[in-house]
Amino acid sequence: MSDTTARKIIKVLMISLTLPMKSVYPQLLDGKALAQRIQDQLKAEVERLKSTYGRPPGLAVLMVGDHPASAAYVRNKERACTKVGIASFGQHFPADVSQSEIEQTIDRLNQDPNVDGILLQLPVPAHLNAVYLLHKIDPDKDVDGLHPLNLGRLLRGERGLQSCTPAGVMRLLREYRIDLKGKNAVVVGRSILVGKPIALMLLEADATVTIAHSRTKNLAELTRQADILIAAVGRPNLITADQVKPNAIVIDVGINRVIDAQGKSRLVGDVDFDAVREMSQFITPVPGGVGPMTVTMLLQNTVFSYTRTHS
Ligand SMILES: Nc1nc2c(c(=O)[nH]1)N[C@@H](CN(C=O)c1ccc(C(=O)N[C@@H](CCC(=O)O)C(=O)O)cc1)CN2
Ligand SMILES: [Mg+2]
Repeated sequence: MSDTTARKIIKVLMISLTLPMKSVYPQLLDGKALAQRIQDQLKAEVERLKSTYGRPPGLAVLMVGDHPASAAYVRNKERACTKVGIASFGQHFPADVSQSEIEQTIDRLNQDPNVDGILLQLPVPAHLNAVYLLHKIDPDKDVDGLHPLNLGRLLRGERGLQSCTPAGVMRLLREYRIDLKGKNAVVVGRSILVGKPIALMLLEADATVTIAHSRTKNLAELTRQADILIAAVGRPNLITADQVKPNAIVIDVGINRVIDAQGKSRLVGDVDFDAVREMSQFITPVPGGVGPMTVTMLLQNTVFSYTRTHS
């Protein structure tokens, strides 16, 4: 048998072995496992920084009111800080706190040399001007990447602090060596926290990007053309299997608490996971996909902000 014939036979065998595997068992983009690995690395880095410079990196999470989901996210963030050795300077305000009291706290934290990162947990009660509060945070301590200067840097493709959820998505795509060059990426959702920044990041990675939103006509027509589909709306089952291109890469940023058929509370994304996983190439689960990466990117941004002031 010639070399060429042998190579052809091997190729046919490989294709017949991998094709059914791919469609029945799409690969999960395991954010939980990757987040754990990055946190282990950050822990070692934080120890080194602490012994070199005499203090750990510090993060201040500001939370207003008692929204149960927000309280759980803040607890997650503080727990993750403790795990990697970052000091927490969080502050919890009552729901009726005044705008000026939070502004004064931000001013104080901006000046505090032990604090490298400041974030305002969103949403805040309606009587507060969240945009103005975000503007108040020192851009060098803006570990959520929501200050106009950091968003402007992102727009220009400059290095800077970047929003945690989109940065986490990009890190996941990189980890699984997903090539974005020239690929059609469709982002469903246009929030400042996820939709807009992720679109800019994908563009920077040479993808061809479309942003869809609640007013988009013929959404399914667009999503069916997506090699990379990002769902970031916050609506359970928004993306169904008939809206997804076979072998697409599906990133589910949604976090929705629903009551299942057994009457149990359950966390789901924006994607009909069971149906879509059958025909996608890669998909993120909820929970265990993008969520854990969000918290990990926050820790990474805090360490980045610390190292910038010590270099
Ligand atoms: N200032 C900010 N506010 C909000 C952000 C943000 O990035 N900055 N994002 C969301 C909430 N969020 C972080 O704040 C967040 C949500 C979910 C997770 C997460 O780890 N989810 C887990 C499941 C957790 C569970 O069981 O409830 C997962 O998906 O596996 C982390 C962070 C809105 N506000
Ligand atoms: Mg998740």
